[in-house]
Amino acid sequence: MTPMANFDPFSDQLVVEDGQIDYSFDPFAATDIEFRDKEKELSLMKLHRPRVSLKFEELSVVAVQRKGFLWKQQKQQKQILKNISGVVYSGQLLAIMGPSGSGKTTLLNLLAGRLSASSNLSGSGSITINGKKRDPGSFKKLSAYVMQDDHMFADLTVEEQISISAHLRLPNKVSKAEKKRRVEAVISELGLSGVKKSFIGSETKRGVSGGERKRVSIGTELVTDPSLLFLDEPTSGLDAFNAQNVVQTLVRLARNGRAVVMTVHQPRSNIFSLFDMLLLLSEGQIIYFGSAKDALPYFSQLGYECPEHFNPADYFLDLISIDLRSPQLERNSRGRVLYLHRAYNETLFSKGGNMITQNEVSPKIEEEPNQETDVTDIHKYAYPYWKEFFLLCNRASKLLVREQGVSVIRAAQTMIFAILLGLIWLNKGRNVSSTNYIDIEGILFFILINQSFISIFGTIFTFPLERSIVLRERASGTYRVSAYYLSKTLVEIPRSILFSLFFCVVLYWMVGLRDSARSFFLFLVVIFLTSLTAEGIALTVSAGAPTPQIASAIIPLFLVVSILFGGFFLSNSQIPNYFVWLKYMSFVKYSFGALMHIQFDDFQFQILVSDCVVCDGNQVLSTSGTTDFSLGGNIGLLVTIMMIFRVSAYLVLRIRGPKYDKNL
Ligand SMILES: Nc1ncnc2c1ncn2[C@@H]1O[C@H](COP(=O)(O)OP(=O)(O)OP(=O)(O)O)[C@@H](O)[C@H]1O
Repeated sequence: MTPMANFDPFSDQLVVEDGQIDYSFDPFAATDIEFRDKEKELSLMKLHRPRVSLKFEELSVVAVQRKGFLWKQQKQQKQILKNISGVVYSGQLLAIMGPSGSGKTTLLNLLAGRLSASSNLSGSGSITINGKKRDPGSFKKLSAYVMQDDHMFADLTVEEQISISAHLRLPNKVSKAEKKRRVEAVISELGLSGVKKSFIGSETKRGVSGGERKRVSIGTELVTDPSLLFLDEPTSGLDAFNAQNVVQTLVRLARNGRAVVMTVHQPRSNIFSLFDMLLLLSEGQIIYFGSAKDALPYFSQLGYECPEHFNPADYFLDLISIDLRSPQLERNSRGRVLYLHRAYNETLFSKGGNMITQNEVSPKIEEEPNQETDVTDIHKYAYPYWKEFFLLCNRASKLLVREQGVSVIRAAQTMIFAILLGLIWLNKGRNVSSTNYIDIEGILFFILINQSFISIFGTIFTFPLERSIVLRERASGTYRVSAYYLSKTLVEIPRSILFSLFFCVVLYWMVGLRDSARSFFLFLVVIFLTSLTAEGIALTVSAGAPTPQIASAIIPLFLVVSILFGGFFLSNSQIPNYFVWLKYMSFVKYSFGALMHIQFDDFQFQILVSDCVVCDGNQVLSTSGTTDFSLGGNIGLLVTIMMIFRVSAYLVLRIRGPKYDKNL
């Protein structure tokens, strides 16, 4: 029988008849009860989720920093976290709070098994799940991490974003219908039903609101029905209404039998009141860990009484922040923090070192008591490669079709250049003579430079955002990088062919290059391969560079060297011996060589200066120094360089992927 329920306007909570507070009620979501009924009806979310206790003891993190220059370099250790202990159970929301730089994110990363293996940080201590040392593989499947930045594709709808995550991450044995039902349940559980068909959007494209966006981010992770949910500053950047809405959602997720751990900087009082457990950090040291509602009495016992009507979160932050405004204030605040830290340790000591038990702070949980499930035997999901590949192709093609802005701009840019260059060199190719054949060389070379620039800059400004989404998805084990990369490459090829076709059809015939179908199609192939190679260079550099700015500083190095040694500006005899190797690395050299062969191989034209001698295009080839390789040789080497860069981009993406310290 459903208990009678009344809404208490003062506490913003639903009080059920027996006097217990129903934490799962969300006063902001009018249809909350409807959602929960629907969830019950679907009975999806609680099917196989193990209940967990995440216990952490004596966690410390040290950063090794190098100071000084070269031989004067010294290693210094910086303690980022020191002896942090605590526990969180299914059903609870633990908030890690502290001033900026206190170590919240580092602690969250450590708990979530995401302390970067390649960083200068090293962690120690013990983390157990249901009393057992965690296994990195099963822990990854048991937990989910929602990063602070919501990097998602702006052109996907809310439903598509959550659905693709479900299809990629749920085991193959889960039926399509079941996955669909789970997506629906997640959308309902997060209160996103009203916006499920809306685009996610971005800073430049209007989409869902900030709070909804954050919930989509949570939903993307929630589809695997994790027992543990970690969130880094889920309320940052949100207005008060959306921030509260998100935290209420987290409380509801916890009440459905999950353990939720979040970092938060300075929550409003109504958000603070939603936390079950609180861990206060200052300068990497623990100041308080326990029930959030007991924090005020605890500090008042120590002589720090929070003034009436004052936000407890603000008060705690004031207490534990180091005030750097003057040496005196700094000394005072450091003294206070030290006192509070020691007082906490003594309290713990007086309790016999025992950490809070589940019963001391247990909120109402909607499931049976925690069964200490053995979670180390959860298997990794088996995703068939082809399935991942087709799902990613599907997403990539949807995005390609919807990214109309980028495609339209690139198409317009291609056409404008083709017409502009066509008008400048109108019919030049139709009157080749001994006095102007050199112009044709210049035209061919310029066409290659133009194509290379368009392709490189088209990639360098769009790929970094995509890369950050891919890194996030890979960190959650969503798919293999090879499946992603192959799908992206295959889906983008038709568009590249189309752009090359537009360009060549207009320019080739306006300029009047060699009048044969074979020459035209070979010309098209070379232009297309040049674009693919230039894109490959941009992808490799963007995949490896930490920022788009660094990528755009490195790219010209490749491009300028390739152009310089491309065979037009420097003849073979002008290249110093010690730089000869550079000409073989220049993709432009092979593209240019191929275009010259297409245009001049066995081509006959008149030499005007001598008396009507018929001249052979092969002579032009030998004087221009483009006879190092035949047409086939140039195309073959261009394909080889293109493949080298395309494969390098994949390898760099793979190597630069997230790797975490698996010791704890
Ligand atoms: N890899 C690192 N090397 C050196 N110092 C680091 C490293 N990572 C973090 N730190 C330092 O450790 C301290 C804690 O960082 P952390 O990001 O965990 O703090 P935070 O409480 O999350 O801060 P914020 O609220 O500003 O995000 C900071 O002083 C930071 O500069």
